[in-house]
Amino acid sequence: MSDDAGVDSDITSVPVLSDIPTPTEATTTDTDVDPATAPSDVNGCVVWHRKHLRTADHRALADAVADADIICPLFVFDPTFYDNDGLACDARIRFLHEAVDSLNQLYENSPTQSITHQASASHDYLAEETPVEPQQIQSITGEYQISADSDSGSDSTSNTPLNTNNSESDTIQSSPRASEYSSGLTVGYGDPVDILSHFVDRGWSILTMETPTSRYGKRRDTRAQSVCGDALRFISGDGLIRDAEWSRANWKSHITEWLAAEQHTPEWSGDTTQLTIPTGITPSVVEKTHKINPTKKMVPTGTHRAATTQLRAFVDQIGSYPSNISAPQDARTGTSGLSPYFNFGLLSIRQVHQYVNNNTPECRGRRMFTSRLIWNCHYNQKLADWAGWTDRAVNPAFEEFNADRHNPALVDAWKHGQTGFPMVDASMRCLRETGWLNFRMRAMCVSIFTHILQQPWWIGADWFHHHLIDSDVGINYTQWQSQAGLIGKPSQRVYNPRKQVRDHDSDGEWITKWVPELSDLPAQHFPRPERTPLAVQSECNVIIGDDYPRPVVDFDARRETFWSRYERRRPEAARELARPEIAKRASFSGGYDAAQAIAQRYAVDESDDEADNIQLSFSEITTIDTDSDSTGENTPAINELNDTTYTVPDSSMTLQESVISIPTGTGDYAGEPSPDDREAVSNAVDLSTTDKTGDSSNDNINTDRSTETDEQTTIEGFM
Ligand SMILES: Cc1cc2nc3c(=O)[nH]c(=O)nc-3n(C[C@H](O)[C@H](O)[C@H](O)COP(=O)(O)OP(=O)(O)OC[C@H]3O[C@@H](n4cnc5c(N)ncnc54)[C@H](O)[C@@H]3O)c2cc1C
Repeated sequence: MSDDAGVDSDITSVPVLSDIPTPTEATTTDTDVDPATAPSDVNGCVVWHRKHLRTADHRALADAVADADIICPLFVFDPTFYDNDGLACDARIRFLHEAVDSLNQLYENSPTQSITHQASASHDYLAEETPVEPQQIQSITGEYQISADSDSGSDSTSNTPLNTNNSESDTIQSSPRASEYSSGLTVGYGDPVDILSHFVDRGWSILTMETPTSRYGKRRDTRAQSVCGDALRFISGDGLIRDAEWSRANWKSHITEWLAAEQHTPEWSGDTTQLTIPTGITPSVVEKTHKINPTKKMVPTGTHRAATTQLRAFVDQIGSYPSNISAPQDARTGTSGLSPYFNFGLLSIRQVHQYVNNNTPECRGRRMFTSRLIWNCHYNQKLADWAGWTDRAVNPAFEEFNADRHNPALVDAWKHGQTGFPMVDASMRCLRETGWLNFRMRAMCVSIFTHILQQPWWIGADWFHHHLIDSDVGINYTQWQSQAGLIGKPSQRVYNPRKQVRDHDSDGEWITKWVPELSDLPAQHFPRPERTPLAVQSECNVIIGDDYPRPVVDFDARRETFWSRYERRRPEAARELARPEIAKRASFSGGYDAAQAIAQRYAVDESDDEADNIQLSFSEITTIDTDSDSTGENTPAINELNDTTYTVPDSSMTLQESVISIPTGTGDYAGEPSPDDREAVSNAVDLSTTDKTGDSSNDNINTDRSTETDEQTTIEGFM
């Protein structure tokens, strides 16, 4: 690891958080006072940071500062998120670690009285010869120090919200990574529930921001609540509706008001006291222990300074945002690039919403951008409404869709950018190498995976989740299900990667950046390299089938198969949406009414023998395409000739075997055994051993539903 020079210890040789002082002990500075007889009504509050790694617009922190006598900001490194148990690539872990370092600096600079509880026994611990398991808790004796002058003159504005008048007020200086946190964050390592319960046992209460979560995170939060009881409070401070029978009643006006409302700003005063318990655990130590070694390139830096710099640079070019959104090479610098900062909460959606509204002229770019900030909330609301998005199809009619078609070779071709569709391959390689793609390319890759390769959606969603630096469970999985068509909306689109080349990379700049083996092929052949005349292939020395794969499936035939299979399930899907339980899960912005409208229109009576044969016309499908782009771009793809040659990878597995081996999407089998960047980047699959038997799953239904639209644009369009 390049940036941990000088850090000799790892987690097997430093103390973990233990021997926590009671709030009274922590505030008893007079050495003559016996802590045992000191007043016991000191109100101490731990602010447990998980994802909201900031100090501005942070409701839990603001409440703690307002109500407690002493606060203890805490972050816990949970080993579950590392090694083979974890689902994040090393680059995302590094981003998180940078953010924790940066948060520590914010707290070091907060205008508070700072108390340090010294872990004085750490050196004994270091002297131990036997390696100690990370979970082992060491008992240490503490001594307390108060630095009277620590009301932080150095950067007293560092905890203010983003200044909406565009002055330099909120950034912190980045500095070398700390070897120990001594006056900022308290950092633990281990099961967060254990550590929280130690604090509770010592008389602390705990506040944390509620975060939509699923799988392990959901179980952890439930466990923490049951172990800590009333001492732990999850606070909703992100604008999402919780604990309501129908979260979507008046959701739009609620979220609009919330975004405009005053931020949750901690009202620091000279009286605020902040406790830090140095534990020797820092991101550098964790990285060393878990051998974190990111290989991705072009990854943003996870600091608050970088976040605000990025925001300000984007605001200067917001006018050109609409024209930069679709083409992947333009989007790389033309969209905000803020998604990882939102995901880990270095900036809140509301901070950015207000900053942009206050610092840019009213224009289309501003409207489009701020509506996307609402999409962030919209998709996260879906996960808050139903935690099952990561594991099950939201509409039961599509449960296990494509499971019987699982073909590991096709999955590998997609993951490693070897499908023979240049736009898809460039995107998948870019994802693996940089951890980012623009919306359109993400959606296209989902469509190819689920509609054309016809593979189980959760494998692809987990792959995205692993590689995306910005992977937000609340958006990634809900978007996957939405793009795959598992909600049962009448609007469904299948992206045509050839059209994407013509529309967004006609000169091949993007494709050749990520698929360099096509560099010498004339650009007019990029939509369909396999159709390049043999003479041209020889002349430019790019032989399709040798240097670059032929399409692994027949796109047009697969598209027809998809529509046919999909429409057979649609009436049932519509009927499911009539059930309140399913409508709640789907969490349409229009609430139950929207779900019922679909049900009434598309749920054909089950007793109708013809029901399964009904196919809607193209115009019917697009009539209530609530996700369509404001440009009205709902254009059928250009009518293209059928493929004459195509290949299907040879899977030596029988169907039965491959179904049994489908990764479950959770736990150890989550999509992939949590591949590390190092393997992922170097591990391009070899598809040279393909057979040429054709696609046996072609049902030959003759329909034309090759819709090509952009994403939804207005909040009214949410579904
Ligand atoms: C299959 C799929 C998976 C996705 N997974 C994620 C994810 O894990 N995390 C994530 O932040 N975005 C995700 N998106 C949405 C979108 O692609 C990214 O938000 C965007 O590309 C991030 O770049 P940006 O910050 O420059 O976006 P900008 O265009 O600058 O948008 C600003 C912000 O608005 C929000 N936003 C933009 N588009 C969307 C959208 N379609 N849905 C919800 N919020 C949106 C994001 O918070 C984004 O940072 C996904 C989209 C698809 C199709």
